[in-house]
Amino acid sequence: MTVSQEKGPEEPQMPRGRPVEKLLVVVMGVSGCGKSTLGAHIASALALPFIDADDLHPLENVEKMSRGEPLTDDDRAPWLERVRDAAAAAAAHISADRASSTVVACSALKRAYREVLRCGPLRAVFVHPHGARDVLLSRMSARKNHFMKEGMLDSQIKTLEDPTGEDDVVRVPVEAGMTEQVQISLKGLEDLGVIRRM
Ligand SMILES: Nc1ncnc2c1ncn2[C@@H]1O[C@H](COP(=O)(O)OP(=O)(O)OP(=O)(O)O)[C@@H](O)[C@H]1O
Ligand SMILES: O=C(O)[C@H](O)[C@@H](O)[C@H](O)[C@H](O)CO
Repeated sequence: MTVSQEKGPEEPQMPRGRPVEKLLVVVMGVSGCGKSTLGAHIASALALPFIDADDLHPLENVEKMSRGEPLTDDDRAPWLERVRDAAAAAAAHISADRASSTVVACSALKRAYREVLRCGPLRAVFVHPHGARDVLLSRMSARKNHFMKEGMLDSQIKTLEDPTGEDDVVRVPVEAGMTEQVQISLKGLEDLGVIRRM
C-alpha cells in the first residue's frame, strides 16, 4: 500500500514523532478496523519501517481465511513468532541506536498472542482501532479483491479479547478520520512515554 505524503489545502498537518526506546508498535484489531492503513501512517509519522503481518501468513492460513474458516491458535502460533522476529530484524536493520523500532499491523486478537509479541527484544505497545460492527462491516464490504470477506467479521469480533486494562495500549476510535487517528495514536504513545513529539 502507498501512503501519500501530499496534503490537501484544508487537511491538518500530520503529527510527527520519534521513539525514545526500541519499540514494536502493533496496530491491532479485527479485520477491517483499519490497522494496515493506520499502521502505515504511524510508521510514516515516526519514520519507521512498516510490516503488514498479513504478508507473513503462510499460504495455508490465507487459503483457510479465504474459504471463510477462522484460524485456530495453532494456525496463528508460528505466524506470531514470525511477525515478532521480522519486526526485530527490521528495527535492527535501520540502526543500532536505542530508538530503532518497527510498526506492524497485526490482528493480535487474544491476550496470549499479544504476550508472544511482548516477549521479543522490542517493547511492544499496542494501538487499537476500535468501533461499531456496522462501520467495520461497511468498510469490509467496500473493499475489493481482499481475501478476507465480511462473513468473517463476527468470528473476528468473537475471538477478540479487548486489550483495555493491559499495559501499553492506546485506543483509537475507528470512526475518526486518518489524520485524527494518527494524532490520537501519537498522543497516546507520548503519554506512555515511549515517543517524543517533534
Ligand atoms: N479512518 C478511516 N476512515 C475511513 N476509511 C478507513 C479508515 N481507515 C481505514 N479505512 C478503510 O477501511 C478499509 C479497511 O482498512 P484496512 O484494510 O486498513 O483494515 P485492516 O484492519 O488492515 O483490515 P484487514 O486486517 O482485514 O486487512 C480500507 O478500505 C481502508 O481504506
Ligand atoms: O488473526 C487473524 O485471524 C488474522 O490475522 C486476520 O485478522 C486477518 O489476517 C486480517 O484481519 C486480514 O483480514
